[in-house]
Amino acid sequence: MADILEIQGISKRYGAVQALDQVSLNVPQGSIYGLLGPNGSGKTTTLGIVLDVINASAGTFRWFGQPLSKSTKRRIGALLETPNFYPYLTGEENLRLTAEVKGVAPARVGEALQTVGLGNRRGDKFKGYSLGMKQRLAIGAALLGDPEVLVLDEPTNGLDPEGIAEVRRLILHIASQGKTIVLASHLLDEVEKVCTHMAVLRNGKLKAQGPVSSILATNDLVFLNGGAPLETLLQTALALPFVAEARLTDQQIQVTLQNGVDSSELNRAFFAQGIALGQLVVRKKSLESQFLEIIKADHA
Ligand SMILES: Nc1ncnc2c1ncn2[C@@H]1O[C@H](COP(=O)(O)OP(=O)(O)OP(=O)(O)O)[C@@H](O)[C@H]1O
Repeated sequence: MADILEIQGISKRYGAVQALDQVSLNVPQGSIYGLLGPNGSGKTTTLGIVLDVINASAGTFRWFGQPLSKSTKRRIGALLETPNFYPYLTGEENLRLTAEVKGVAPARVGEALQTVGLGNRRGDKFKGYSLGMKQRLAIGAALLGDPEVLVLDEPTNGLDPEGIAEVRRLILHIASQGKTIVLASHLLDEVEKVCTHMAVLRNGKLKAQGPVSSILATNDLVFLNGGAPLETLLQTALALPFVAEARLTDQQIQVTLQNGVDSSELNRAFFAQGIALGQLVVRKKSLESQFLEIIKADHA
């Protein structure tokens, strides 16, 4: 997969605040790329810089392998702030006005409304829309120019659970049409559910980036004892090919399995070597604990 956006060493300082500190990341074409971080970590600043509404203090970025220009801008649709729609106009009338301002052919309005699932509500006044529908219309406005990339800042912020579900479904739908999506979110759960790739920002520093499946590993922790002396259990575990890590902790052996390996395999492997384990307890690593580990790390 080619990279649709490459960011190299971007920094941004606001007076005494270092909002971004040498952030480098690559967004693969066709990905749903989540910029994850707590409030104030630099997500909006990153999006603002690559959309040319904020000037970086240092660093460079390239869209589609080129510097940002009028023609590359046309290939990008963005929703950084909620647009001001007219409450007494219909969804369609609002998008027609937006299309006029953007210089987009009015024919695109119908297509955008269909994509965001508002085709059959196009004639209803904006003020009667649910929160999710309002946000979908805003995404429709960003799609008017039929961009290859859609950039969204906290797309589910302030929505009710139904609206959140609608917008997440829409993001997946848009991505399934071949568009790349870059979104900022402070919700780990959202990034895990929606994104294929992610970057973790904290205090303006990049803590991790890559495919979601490699960053939020699903490997479990397993605690063993009984059946043989602890040292024998430890050596047996360390010799198994699917064990990522094993160590002695608190009168038991703590084992980390490689991704996708089930703890029953561990039991079977010990049994095959004549050890009937006295106890095998599996503890799932929560997403939150993994996230805390990532943001506590000193380097990416
Ligand atoms: N115009 C500005 N002037 C001064 N400081 C700013 C400005 N914009 C952002 N900052 C500071 O830069 C840091 C990063 O802010 P940014 O908005 O990029 O973070 P964020 O991760 O998007 O958070 P949020 O979700 O709260 O917007 C914060 O400490 C913020 O207070």
